[in-house]
Amino acid sequence: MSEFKYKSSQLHIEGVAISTISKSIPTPFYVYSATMIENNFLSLQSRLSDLNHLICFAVKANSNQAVLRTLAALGSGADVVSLGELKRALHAGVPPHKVVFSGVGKKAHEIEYALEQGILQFNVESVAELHNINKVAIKCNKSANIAIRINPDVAVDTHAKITTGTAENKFGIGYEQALDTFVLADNLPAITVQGIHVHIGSQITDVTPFKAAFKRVADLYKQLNALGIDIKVLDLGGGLGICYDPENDSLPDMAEYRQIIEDELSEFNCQYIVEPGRSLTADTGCLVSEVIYDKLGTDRNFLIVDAAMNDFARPSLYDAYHRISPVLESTKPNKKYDIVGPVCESGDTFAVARELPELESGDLVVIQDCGAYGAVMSGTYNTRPLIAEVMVKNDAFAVIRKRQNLDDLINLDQIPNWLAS
Ligand SMILES: Cc1ncc(COP(=O)(O)O)c(C=O)c1O
Ligand SMILES: N[C@@H](CCCC[NH3+])C(=O)O
Repeated sequence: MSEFKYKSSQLHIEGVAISTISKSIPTPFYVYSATMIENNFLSLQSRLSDLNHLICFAVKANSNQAVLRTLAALGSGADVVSLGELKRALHAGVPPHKVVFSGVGKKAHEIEYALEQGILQFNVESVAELHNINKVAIKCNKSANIAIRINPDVAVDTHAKITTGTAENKFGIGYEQALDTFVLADNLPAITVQGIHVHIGSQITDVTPFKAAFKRVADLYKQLNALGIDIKVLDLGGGLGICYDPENDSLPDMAEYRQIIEDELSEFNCQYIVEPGRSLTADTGCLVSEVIYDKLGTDRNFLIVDAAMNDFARPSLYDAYHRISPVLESTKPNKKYDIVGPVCESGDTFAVARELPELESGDLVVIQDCGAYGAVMSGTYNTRPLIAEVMVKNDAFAVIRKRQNLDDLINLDQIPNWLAS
């Protein structure tokens, strides 16, 4: 968190005061620290340094071109789940041979485009998808490199909506069916089997479930090896969490994570892929918002801010905790506030009964740790345009996505000429 600090009573990101940015960019907006993104990447890279590894950033966490370019420049690959994400990654400079394509519903045109670009591998999630990739590859006169994503049926201690590795989740192929699926894949004419993929969930802070999952990968590797199916790549997914709430959360033990990989998988001479999203960008960004009104009641005090659930969905979707801080350091007495947005839903709430120094109309606050699953999950509910994104590096800042023009948003609709005039 070292890049977010109060200096002269003003909250800074790197060398730039947030209030300086807000003078030229209307709130709400996201702001990211390029240096923190770089540091997060380099720290993971050094943790894995003596393993033959490739970090494929999970583009779903933050797909801004400037963020992707920052990571690509350090050598990052990309884990994508749609044609759009694939195009974004390539456009930002990620080479195709560092791209893995995950996701349960890849369509033929997406597969075709990825094949033509020459991506590193498709992470296959079902038998039906396997046949479809084979069909498209035959049509394109190519061979598709694939890994099969297994569902190891391992539970993790995270929000139910972001656990992915248990039998009830839609992801991957059940462990019991995995061997047969690999054999099937190996016999398809336009498929080259190269890897095993596993991803058990997101915001994982206790790394022990990785051990059970990787054990299953190791067992499968051995069975495949005995059948002469050559596995060169072990894609271990993402999922490492961050500390959103210093009073209640801990950071994952990265030494232990690394040791689990070593203990369970190092006997195989494979390339390891990891697909971190949140752990590379979440703590590098915040959402800056202005207090529109305070509304002091007998039961509750509300702070109505100009960001809302359409801009940042995590609190309303997952009841996620995010720290909220005033931009101007304050010595005023604390008050308990419900911090809410202007959208017409009671779920449009960023925090309940949060203690903050007294704030009033015009004051700025930041919602912290919004650099992953923030802007990417925003929408235009209540006809609110998508907000700007800003990047800071040292003493410089730049808009890296312009706020959506409200008129453009309205003009997307068309009124058919057969409607009553
Ligand atoms: C296949 C896959 N890889 C990587 C990720 C990134 O996860 P995280 O942001 O938790 O690192 C996800 C999201 O859960 C995923 O589904
Ligand atoms: N959107 C989720 C993470 C999803 C991970 C992708 N499988 C979050 O904000 O926590």
